Amino acid sequence: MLDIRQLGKAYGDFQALRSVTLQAQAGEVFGLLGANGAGKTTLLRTLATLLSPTSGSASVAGFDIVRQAPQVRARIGLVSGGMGLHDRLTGRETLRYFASLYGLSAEHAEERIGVLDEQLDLRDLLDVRAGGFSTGMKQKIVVARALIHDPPVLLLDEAASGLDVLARRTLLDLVLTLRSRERLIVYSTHVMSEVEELCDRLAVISGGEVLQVGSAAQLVAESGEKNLERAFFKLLSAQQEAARG
Ligand SMILES: Nc1ncnc2c1ncn2[C@@H]1O[C@H](COP(=O)(O)OP(=O)(O)OP(=O)(O)O)[C@@H](O)[C@H]1O
Repeated sequence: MLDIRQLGKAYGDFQALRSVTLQAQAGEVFGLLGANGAGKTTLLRTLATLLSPTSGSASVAGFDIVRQAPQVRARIGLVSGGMGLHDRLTGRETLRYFASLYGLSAEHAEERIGVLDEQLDLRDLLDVRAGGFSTGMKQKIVVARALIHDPPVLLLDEAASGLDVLARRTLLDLVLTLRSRERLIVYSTHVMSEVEELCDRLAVISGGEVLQVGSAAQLVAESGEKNLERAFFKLLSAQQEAARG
């Protein structure tokens, strides 16, 4: 479902991703765990075909991110960074608009809005203009928008940040529901508890490099530390020491 081979991305002289190789399957929540500036957003936006890789290759849902970008875009939902909601559109209008961009019939769009309303509890948002939404309400519509075409792959970039405890719970439960329906969810975060609860496997990323891949339990066991946070710091410290030579 996701096959990344020696993927690199440079911004000018700055190498933001260095030879990233990862594979993930349908029915899996795959975590990208990294501190600020690790390269998580760059990786997700490259997979989403918004950025061009400068080396290596990747395929998403069986399609190459460079040569088959339209096919990739049709099969992913992305939540990353700025929300880009039109203040004057209601939640329902936003969802209908994106459904039409994805080529859904009006009938199919209404059916999907109904499903997403159940999964994300959109009741209070569907008929209200986005200009009046709180951050959490906006994020719910942004997540619903990413799922309107029922994509097999969902790319979530720090999607729970800024959400209150209820909205966060709804989002995490939705991720688990999507996993049970054989979707692949790539979940980037720096929050250890989210990784521990959600992710079947994760990649620890730092300085654009994958330092380790495995389940949270494997990473903790291999590090000899008592929890994921300590295991994470140990990996980062080892990388920094190696860089110092
Ligand atoms: N357009 C750009 N031009 C130059 N450098 C960039 C650009 N975008 C990101 N970078 C740099 O690339 C590195 C990786 O950034 P990226 O946003 O992918 O990291 P991240 O892990 O998502 O971090 P955060 O959690 O802060 O979003 C950082 O050092 C960042 O400053």
